[in-house]
Parts: sequence; C-alpha cells; structure tokens
Amino acid sequence: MATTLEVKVVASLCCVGACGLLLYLYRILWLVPERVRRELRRQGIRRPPPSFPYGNLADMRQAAADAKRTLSTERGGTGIVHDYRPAVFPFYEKWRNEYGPLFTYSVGNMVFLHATDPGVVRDLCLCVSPEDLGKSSYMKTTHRPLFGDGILKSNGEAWARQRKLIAPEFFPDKVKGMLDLMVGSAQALVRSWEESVAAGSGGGALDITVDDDIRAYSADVISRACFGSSYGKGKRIFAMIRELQKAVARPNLLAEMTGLRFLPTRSGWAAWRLNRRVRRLILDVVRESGAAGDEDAGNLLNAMLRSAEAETGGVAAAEDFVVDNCKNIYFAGYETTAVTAAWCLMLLALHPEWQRRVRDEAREALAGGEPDFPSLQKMKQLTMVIQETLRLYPAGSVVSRQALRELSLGGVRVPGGVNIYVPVSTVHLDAGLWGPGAREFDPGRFAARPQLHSYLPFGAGARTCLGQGFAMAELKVLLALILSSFEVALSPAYHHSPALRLVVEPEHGVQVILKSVRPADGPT
Ligand code: HEM
Repeated sequence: MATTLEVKVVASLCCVGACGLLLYLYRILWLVPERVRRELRRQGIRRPPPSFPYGNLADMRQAAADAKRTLSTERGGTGIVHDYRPAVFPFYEKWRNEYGPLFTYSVGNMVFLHATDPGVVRDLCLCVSPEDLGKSSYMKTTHRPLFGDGILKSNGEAWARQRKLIAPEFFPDKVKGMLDLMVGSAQALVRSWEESVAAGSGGGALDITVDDDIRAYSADVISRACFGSSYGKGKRIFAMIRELQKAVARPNLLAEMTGLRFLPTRSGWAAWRLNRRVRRLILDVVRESGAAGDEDAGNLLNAMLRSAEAETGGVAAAEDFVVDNCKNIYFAGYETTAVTAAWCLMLLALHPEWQRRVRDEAREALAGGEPDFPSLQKMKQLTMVIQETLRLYPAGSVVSRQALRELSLGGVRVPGGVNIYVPVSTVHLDAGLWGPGAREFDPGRFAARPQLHSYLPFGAGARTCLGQGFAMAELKVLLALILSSFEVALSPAYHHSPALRLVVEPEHGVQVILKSVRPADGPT
C-alpha cells in the first residue's frame, strides 16, 4: 500500500517536473523571442515568418542550396564580379530586397536585427559603452573551447579589463619593433618563389597558387610575435588550434538555444581534450621563455602575462588570460591577414596599372634596402590598394553585436538580448555611400578619408580591431617585397568563387603567374 503511494507520488512529481520543463522550454524557445519580435514589429520592422523551434534556419539553408544550384560563377566585363553577396549571403539578399535595410530573422530562439540603415550603423559605431553593447552571443557556447573568456567574445567589465591589458602591446612603437620579424618572414617567402621561378620550366614564369604560402607567412609572423624564439613550438600550438577550430565548426544549436554548455557530444568531447593539450603547451612555452631571460621576455605572450599578473595579482587568473588570448589573437590575426593578402594579389593581377604604380612606389621608398617604418609610411598607393581590397573583400563579413540592455540605435528601440548584424559588404558596396562605381576596384577613392560608418573592415566603435596597425604593416611588408620582385598576372586556371568559411575566402585559391622583375641590386 505504502509502496503504491510512493510510486504515485514519484510519478506525480515526475509529471510535474516534465510539465515544468516543457513550459520552461516553451517559454525560452518561443514566448521570449516572440515578445522581442513583436516589439520590433510594432516599430515597423518586418521579418520572414519564423517556425518552431528553429526560426528561419530552414529558409537560410534553402536559399543557400538554391544559390549554389543557380549561381555558377558569374563573369562580367573583366570576367570577375566583385559583389559576392548573392552567392555567399543569398538569404540576406532575398530578405533585404523584400523587407528593406532593417529586418529581423531568427535562428532558433535567437533574434537578429539585420541592419544596413545608415542611422542604425552610425549609432552602433558611436556607442562605446560596454554595458550597452557587447559581442553577439550566437555560437558562444559552441565556440567556448576556442575562445574561452578571451577578448574576442567577452563582454562588459571582463572585456574592458582585457582590452586595457592587450591594447598597449599593439601600439605603433610595439608594431615598429615587430617589423624585422615580418621582413624576415616575407623575405623567406619571396626567396622560395624566386627559387621556384628559376627552377621551373616556364621560361622565367611560374604558375602558382599563392594561398598556402601566404598562410604560412601569416602563421610565421604571428607565431614569432607571440612566442619569440620559441616560434617553432608556437607553430605546433597553432596547428592544434586549427584542429580545435575544426572540432567546433558545426553549431551545437541545442546548446546555443538552451544555454546548457555541458550537453555531451562527440565533437564537444574531442574539443575539450584538444583544448587541454593546447593549454598545457601554451603554458609550457610561456614558462620556458620567461625563464630563458631577456631574449624571449620580449614576446607578446610574456608581456601579456606580466601585465596580467601585475593587474590581477593571481597566477591562475593570469594564466587563463594568456591561454585564452593566445587562441583569440591567433584566430583574429592569422586567417584575416592571409586572406586579405591573397585577395589583394588577385586584384593587383587584374589591374596591372595599379600594380605598376605600387611597384614603382615600393622601389622608390625602399631604395634598394629593406622595409622599415619610414619607408612603409611613404607607400601611400599601397595603403590605398589594401584599403580598397578590404572594401571589396572584407575578411570580417559582419560586424556583430548584442544589445546587453534595451537601447536606442538610429531611432529604433532595440530590446535587450537582440543580436545586431551589420553586413559589411552591403555597407561597402552601397552606391549611396560610395557612388555609382561602388562595385568597381578603384583605390583612388581612398585619397579622401571615408565616412566613419561607411567603411568597416576593422569593425566599429569600442570593439574595433586591436591589430589593425600590425595587420597593415604585415600586409605592406609582404606586398612591397613581392611586387618589387615579381610581376603578377592572373593565371587562366583562376576561378573566381568567394566562399564563406571562417572568413570570405577564394574557394579554389588564387592562381597567378609570377615573372621575376627584380633588378640585380634590389632587396631580397
Ligand atoms: C587584415 C587583417 C584583419 C582584419 C580585416 C581584422 C578585422 C577585425 C574585425 C572586423 C574585428 C571585429 C571588430 C568589431 O567587432 O567591431 C577584429 C577584432 C580584433 N582583431 Fe582584427 N583584423 C585583422 C588582423 C588582426 C591582427 C593581425 C590582430 C592581432 C595580431 C588582430 C587582433 C584583433 C583583436 C584582439 C580583436 C578584438 C578586439 C575587441 O573585441 O576588443 N586583428 N578584427
């Protein structure tokens, strides 16, 4: 009798628990996002109708599949169309045409405000309060092993403290101190290409896919900057971070929607194990180089460790800070710079007149020597070419934010929790901001400074890229040395197909024909 009663009580409790859980899930998966969507709709902001529980995910997948089927490579006057949005972001294109420059859509229970409206973008650029705006939390749970609590994804006070500690390491005088390591890495790349040209059977010309070599350059530079003379070990660490990146590439939607980050999955388990190894290796290298004395104490990670220890007073917290930010800086600086250099070579191959100008300018500035700070400053045309490359092929395809509390942007009342996505390529190709030639390559437009909110390759406002001075120096060193040594033409094998991976990159690589043009006494 007592046993039956106990069973009934337990069964009733289970029923109540199950109902409670269902109600809770219904609330967070539907009621809360629906309230936010209604609030935005009341202000006239339209949206594609979401379905339960995945929002507009199915529409996005369908649009991407349709685009893949219908859009084989478009070829225009020059054979290459720079506007890649129909291929890469077909769903944004469809919705923007239907609903205008401001609309909302949903992925699961996460509501996104897609904004190219100039007023909203301007206010987003001007908002510097870390309590109002932070980084979007979309994918934060999935990507946790990769970014931890580092600068890229943290918000509020935690972000402000990290920014204060890391920013001085990228001040111009620090970047000046890193020029030699950039020059050394770029010279090694140029030398290897020269040897290949000389050894090849192409009569002084070499048909080459540049991407892997440029990635190796970018990895080399960032590894030397982070790890000093232990950069060889650093490269192994970075190879493992790349593995980690692959392990967390697929969104764990259930975890994103419920916030439960300890849901067991096979990829989550693999990422957790890799992450432990990466942490151990980073700390080993940092400790070794710290113990090795002056020569190594000059590297970025040691400098960050020292300032974190001074700030927090705790070794464990400082170690977490260095490990997370080592992964963050690698992620932020490696692929972005490499892909920009590859697109830049593609564009210069396509525009020989600009290539000639940049080569002449580089040769004059270098005067037979190696790149240094004053000579890089003289290369104004090269700066404009890189700026134009970043306008047409911005490595960061969206500036993403989250309203951390209700706030007003461009007259729109944005409820707390909404993710705000500004598609950078749409802003960069807006004829209203850039004129009728917005879709053409014309570096000359950067002779004048663009308006703040019309040019966002390094993001916006308080969260703007910390490494932009470093990246510009790295790109200028590489391109000045390549162009001083080679004439670059597009190979007939090049197939223009920008594709979204981590950044928008050339799907099949950039194939060019290199011809040696270095005068006998030029720099190596
Ligand atoms: C062409 C190369 C690069 C591009 C296009 C680029 C672009 C960006 C973008 C779009 C952001 C986000 C800004 C925002 O949300 O407003 C960002 C953030 C960041 N970048 Fe870069 N980046 C490049 C190279 C680098 C390099 C070489 C480093 C370091 C070595 C670096 C370090 C960072 C850091 C630390 C942040 C986070 C800033 C924060 O949240 O406070 N970046 N970058």
